[in-house]
Amino acid sequence: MPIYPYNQRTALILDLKERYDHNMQEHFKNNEALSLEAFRDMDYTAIEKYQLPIELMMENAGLQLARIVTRNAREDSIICIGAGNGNNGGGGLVAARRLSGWGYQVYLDLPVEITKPLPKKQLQRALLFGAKQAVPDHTDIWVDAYLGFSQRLPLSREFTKAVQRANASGAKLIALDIPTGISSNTYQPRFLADQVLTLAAPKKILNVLPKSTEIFVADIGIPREMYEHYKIPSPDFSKHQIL
Ligand SMILES: NC(=O)C1=CN([C@@H]2O[C@H](COP(=O)(O)OP(=O)(O)OC[C@H]3O[C@@H](n4cnc5c(N)ncnc54)[C@H](OP(=O)(O)O)[C@@H]3O)[C@@H](O)[C@H]2O)[C@@H](O)CC1
Ligand SMILES: [K+]
Repeated sequence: MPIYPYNQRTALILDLKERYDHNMQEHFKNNEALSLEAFRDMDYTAIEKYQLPIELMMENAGLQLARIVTRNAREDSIICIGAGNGNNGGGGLVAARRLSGWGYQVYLDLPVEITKPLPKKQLQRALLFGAKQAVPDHTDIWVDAYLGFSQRLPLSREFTKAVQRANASGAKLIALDIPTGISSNTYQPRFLADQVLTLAAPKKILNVLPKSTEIFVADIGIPREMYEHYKIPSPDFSKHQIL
């Protein structure tokens, strides 16, 4: 599928991996990635100034996540989505619903009880769409929507076990926004993502990931004006929503 390169207007079709690696390195080098604080701030501004409720942005995030999963999936792939009790988990649960709705076999790994109202609502919807709450014996694609930008380290025992199980599964590993346990401390247990689908803009913290990790940026509906405010280039999401 032809995709326009991030931060270019012309329709060059390049090798995906080469293109993303190149672009991400450029963004980090040029200091064009966002700190987590700036991203949180962007998030709150989107809610307050533009009246974009979190549920709407979560729906966009979950749809983009489901789309990147399908790029890696066969019709009969077994997909496990790990979700925590925050908005990162909520996005994962939206993806679980969308993938179930498209006919994929979707399982949910929930290391902690989902009690917060929005993730809980997303869980109920995903279950209604046919996602199963269990970890299968074999998994082809494992999604990390355990924890996002509000994670504190070290991880609790439950999340440490979850990421270790995912890492040992042999599945393709895809993280939503930022991988669970991400740190420059290599002794810190963390989700060893093959791909990261980060939301809205590249994040500085992703710079600690190995070069082999593919990083994609997903459109969640944040307007160009906001990028100008944070002095980072606005990704051209007009034709492709995953760059
Ligand atoms: N516009 C946007 O930006 C949008 C952002 N979105 C998404 O929101 C994500 C941020 O969501 P978030 O703020 O709800 O927090 P998140 O990272 O899910 O974690 C919170 C949970 O983690 C827990 N917890 C923390 N540390 C822990 C530890 N060491 N060990 C164990 N538990 C730990 C913590 O527990 P608690 O402190 O409550 O006990 C709480 O339950 C962001 O990454 C993006 O994916 C989209 O959905 C929508 C649009
Ligand atoms: K994550």
